[in-house]
Amino acid sequence: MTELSPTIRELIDSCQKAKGNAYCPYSNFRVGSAVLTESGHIFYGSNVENASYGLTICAERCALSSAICQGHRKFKAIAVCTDLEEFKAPCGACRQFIIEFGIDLDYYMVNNSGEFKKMDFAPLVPLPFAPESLQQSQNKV
Ligand SMILES: O=c1ccn([C@H]2C[C@H](O)[C@@H](CO)O2)c(=O)[nH]1
Ligand SMILES: [Zn+2]
Repeated sequence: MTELSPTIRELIDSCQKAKGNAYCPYSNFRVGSAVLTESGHIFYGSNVENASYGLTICAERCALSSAICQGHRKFKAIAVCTDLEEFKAPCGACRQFIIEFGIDLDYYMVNNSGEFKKMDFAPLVPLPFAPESLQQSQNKV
């Protein structure tokens, strides 16, 4: 466990609240996420499943998309919670989606009891393919 600032407390509360709105009738795996922007705003999201299973949106991508479409592109932290007591790392699709907007984030994994584990996001994506990755290939064309 790490020290808790009021902002991070709010971030964690937000992801837990968002988990309450998870739409997950197929997996029954509830996930909530919240992102903290550099300007101090918090946006949240939950997983949204679909009868066509592959269309499912994870909570992290939902939260991040909410922030992006409201004009925020710089992020300090992201929190994710599930109904489990174990701390869960994000899926590969979300890792990729998140690094589009920067890899230097604090990542908070939150369990069902509201306990959290903080880590740097970067180690979760050891060989990133990010916007910069397109640079050299563009020059070669
Ligand atoms: O990082 C993850 C991994 C999974 N899920 C959701 C997708 C699906 O609705 C359910 C089970 O995979 O959990 C997330 O929201 N975030
Ligand atoms: Zn995901």
